[in-house]
Amino acid sequence: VGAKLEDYEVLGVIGTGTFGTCYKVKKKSSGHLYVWKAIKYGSMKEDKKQLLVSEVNLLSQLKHPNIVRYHDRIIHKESATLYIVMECCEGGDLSLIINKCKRTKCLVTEAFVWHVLYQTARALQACHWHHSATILHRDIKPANVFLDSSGNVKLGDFGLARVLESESGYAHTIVGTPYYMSPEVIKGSKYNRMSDIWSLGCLAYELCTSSPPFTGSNIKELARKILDGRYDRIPDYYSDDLNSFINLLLNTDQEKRPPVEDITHHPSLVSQLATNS
Ligand SMILES: CN(C)CCCNS(=O)(=O)c1cccc(Nc2nc(OCC3CCCCC3)c3[nH]cnc3n2)c1
Repeated sequence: VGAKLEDYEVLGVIGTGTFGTCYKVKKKSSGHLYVWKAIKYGSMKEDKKQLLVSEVNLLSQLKHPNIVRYHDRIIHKESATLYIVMECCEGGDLSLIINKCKRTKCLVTEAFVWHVLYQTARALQACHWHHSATILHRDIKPANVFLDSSGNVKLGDFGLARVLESESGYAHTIVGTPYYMSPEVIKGSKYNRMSDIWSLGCLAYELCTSSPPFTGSNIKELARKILDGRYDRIPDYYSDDLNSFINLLLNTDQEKRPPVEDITHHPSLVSQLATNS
């Protein structure tokens, strides 16, 4: 029997994204914490609704320790709202950590950067080699990478953003500044799995410096810097090992970037895991 809204107690609002509002909720029967994202589908055209259904189905198939787990969906016909219930990542998202470091001028530890690199790469590996379709994340950024209560990385918000972005009618005006846009996408190539690798490099760089590798006061300046591909070294506190690893991911030539399985087997990552465990 389908889940109902009254099966959950709403604890509060976490934030609002391109899709709508994200609430922290508690399942009354188990006391477990979840979040739900309320998506108004009333004004959606039929094709968009189909796309949303297929995205949610894809989401429900993604079961991996480093991917935010889909839990349930509730269709509330009266308000034409779809509630997607997912695991709540109580550690929040990486943008909270980056903003705190920016404010307090502190640096995250090198071990934490390797930890995020490894677990996010594992999540990407699961998507890139998903049995039914290659799922490209297309939106790896600090606000989409969460931590659970034990500090495990959880990659979130698959496809949804893409489906709903087009819905919000701003399909062409970019909602946020695309700091992580890859050179090949700027040059008009199709977004591909190596673009996810580029974004992973941007994420690691931003963790170390609290700023993306490429910034600009407008999209043209940002695009020029991304194509040029030059950026300052991460702070000296971080090893040459980590610095050269990030340089690998931020290679403007997508052929020269390591595929995701090379990342999870990269010697410096594996050795770091040994020291961290
Ligand atoms: C340790 N502290 C310093 C940090 C406490 C931090 N706790 S917190 O304040 O409730 C908190 C903060 C941010 C995230 C989460 N957990 C979370 N957020 C999601 O989406 C956030 C949403 C994404 C779109 C835009 C608006 C926000 C999820 N999606 C699936 N699972 C999710 N889990 C919890």
